[in-house]
Amino acid sequence: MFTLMSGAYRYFTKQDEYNVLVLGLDGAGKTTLLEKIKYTTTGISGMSPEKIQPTVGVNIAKAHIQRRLVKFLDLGGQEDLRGIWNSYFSDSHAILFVIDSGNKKRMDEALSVLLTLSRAHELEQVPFLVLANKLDINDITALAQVKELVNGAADNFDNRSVRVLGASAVTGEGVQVIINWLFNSMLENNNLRPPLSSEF
Ligand SMILES: Nc1nc2c(ncn2[C@@H]2O[C@H](COP(=O)(O)OP(=O)(O)OP(=O)(O)O)[C@@H](O)[C@H]2O)c(=O)[nH]1
Ligand SMILES: [Mg+2]
Repeated sequence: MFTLMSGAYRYFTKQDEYNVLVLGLDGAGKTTLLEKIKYTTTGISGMSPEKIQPTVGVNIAKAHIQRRLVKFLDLGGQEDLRGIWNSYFSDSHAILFVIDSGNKKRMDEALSVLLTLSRAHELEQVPFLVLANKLDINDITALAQVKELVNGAADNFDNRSVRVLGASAVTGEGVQVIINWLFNSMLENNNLRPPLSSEF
């Protein structure tokens, strides 16, 4: 009886919580994307892209999806800020790695940072979504190039779920698909990386 009551209490007062870390080089479009994720999940317009400044701390967007709380944590991508990323690894359930798909000069740097993440012990078995961003100003071959880059490094990702998708954080094209993929991947990964629990 007590178990039944505490189960019911938990059902009404607690919810599963998942954390998505939004990472990538500076200027990739992480914060612009976060604002679009906020808009897509709540309908409330976020900050307009021209008002967004380079991130120094952390920006958070909270989405309620099917009785779960999904938190998106957007961290600054400048080189000297990347050292703090790992303090968020142990509580994360997915990585959303954003790439400026039109910036060929920084593609190798982006891949190198992505591969460093894939080797982090605390991120083992955490799903990775690699996002070819800024497709509104780049042609579709930019997405194919990011896919080729990630596929070429497939051995580094072991058994974890990895997907490359394209989007525009400015127009919002592709953003719902990103949210769906992340949400489903985190649920499928429940055994390996269980959700946290938070009060309603
Ligand atoms: N055309 C276009 N521009 C974008 C897109 N996403 C971001 N931008 C622009 O790219 C620049 C950098 O965007 P931010 O969102 O600040 O990049 P960030 O990854 O958060 O950068 P840091 O906070 O320094 O790590 C801004 O001028 C944005 O307007 C996109 O999808 N399309
Ligand atoms: Mg930012």
